[in-house]
Amino acid sequence: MTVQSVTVLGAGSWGTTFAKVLADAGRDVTMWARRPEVAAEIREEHTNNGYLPGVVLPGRVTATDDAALALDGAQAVVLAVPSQSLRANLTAWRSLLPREAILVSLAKGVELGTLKRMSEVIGEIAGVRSDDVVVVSGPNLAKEIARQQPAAAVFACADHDKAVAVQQASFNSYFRPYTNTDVVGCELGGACKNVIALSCGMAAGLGFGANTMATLITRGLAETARLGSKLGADPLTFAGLAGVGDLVATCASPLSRNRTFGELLGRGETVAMAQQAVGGQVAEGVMSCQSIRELARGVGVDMPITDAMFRVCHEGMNPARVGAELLGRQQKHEWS
Ligand SMILES: NC(=O)C1=CN([C@@H]2O[C@H](COP(=O)(O)OP(=O)(O)OC[C@H]3O[C@@H](n4cnc5c(N)ncnc54)[C@H](O)[C@@H]3O)[C@@H](O)[C@H]2O)C=CC1
Ligand SMILES: O=C(CO)COP(=O)(O)O
Repeated sequence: MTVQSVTVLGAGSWGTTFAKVLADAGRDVTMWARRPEVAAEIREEHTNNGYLPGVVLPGRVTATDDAALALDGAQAVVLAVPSQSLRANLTAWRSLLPREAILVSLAKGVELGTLKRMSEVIGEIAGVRSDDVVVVSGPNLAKEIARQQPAAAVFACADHDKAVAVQQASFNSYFRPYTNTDVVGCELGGACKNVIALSCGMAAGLGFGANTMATLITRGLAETARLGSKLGADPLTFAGLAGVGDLVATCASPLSRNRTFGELLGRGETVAMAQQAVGGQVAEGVMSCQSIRELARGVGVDMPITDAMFRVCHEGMNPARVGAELLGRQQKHEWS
C-alpha cells in the first residue's frame, strides 16, 4: 500500500504543519481551508501566516476552499479540524471521500454528548470500522515541527498495513513516526493530556513551580491510565509517546494553547478572556474536561484533576480554591 496523494482537511496549526511534514516526505498534498483567503495564501504565497508566521511551505503543498476539488483522487484523507466540529465537517464531506482512501485523524478530543473518541465519530459518519482509522498522536507541538525541530509520533491503527502506509508517507529527516495498534490508548492519551495541560498552566498562573507541575503530570498520567485501562487500552501506551511523551511536551511548553489557556485562568482571567487570548485557536481541553469527566463517571473511574478543571472551566470555580480542594482530598495509596 503506497500513498502518494494526500488531502488534508483543515488548515489550522497542525493541519498545515502535517501537510508540510507529508510534502517534505515527498508526497503531493492538497489542503482544504475553510476561508478562501487562507487557501489562496497557501496556494500562491506558500505561507499560512495566521497560524504559522514565518514558515514557508513546500511547493508540493497546494490548497483550495472547495472540498470536492481537494478530495478528488486522494489516497489518504487527513482530518485536521477541532474535535467538536469534526462530526459536522465530516458529514458535509462524507459523499466526497474516495472509497479506498485511508482516513487519518489528527484531532485530540472526546465528543461532547456522545462521549465518542474521534475515530469512533469518523467510523460512524464515514461508515468504516473505527479502529481502521489511522490515529496520529504524540508530542507534536505544531510550531516546533513546522520549524523542522526533531519530533516523533505514534500512528495507531488496528490495520497495521494502513498505519505503515501513512508512516512511510510522513517519515522525513525531522519527523519520526512509530506504529501502534492501540487506537483507544493513543486517542485517550491525546485527549486527556490537554486537560492536564490546563491544570499545569493554571498552577503556573498561580505561581507554583516544578514540584507542582511534576505532581500534576504524574497524577494526571495516573488518572488517564486508569480511564484507559477501564476502556480497553494497553497500559503500556501511556508510558509511550502518546502518553507521557505528549503529556510532558504539552504541560511544559509555553507553545501549548491548553497550557497557555490554563495559565491565564490561574492569573485570574475568565474563560472568555482566555479564549480571546489564544487567538481563536482551539484549546481542546476546555471542552474535553466535560466529555472526559462524563466518560469516566459512566465507567466508575475517579479523575480528580479532570473534575477540577471542569469546575473551573464550566462552573466558574476559583482556581486557587479548586487547587486547595484537590490537595485536601481523602488520603489514599498511590495506586488505589
Ligand atoms: N496545534 C498543535 O500543535 C496540535 C494540534 N493537534 C490537534 O489537532 C486538531 C486541530 O488542531 P489545530 O490545527 O491546531 O487547530 P486550529 O485551531 O489551529 O485550526 C483548526 C482548523 O480547523 C478549521 N475549522 C473547520 N471547521 C471548524 C469549526 N467548525 N470550528 C473551528 N475550526 C474549524 C479552522 O478554520 C482551522 O483551519 C485539534 O484536535 C488539536 O488538539 C494535535 C497535535 C498538535
Ligand atoms: O497536541 C499538542 C501537542 O502534542 C498541541 O497542544 P495544544 O493544543 O495545547 O497547543
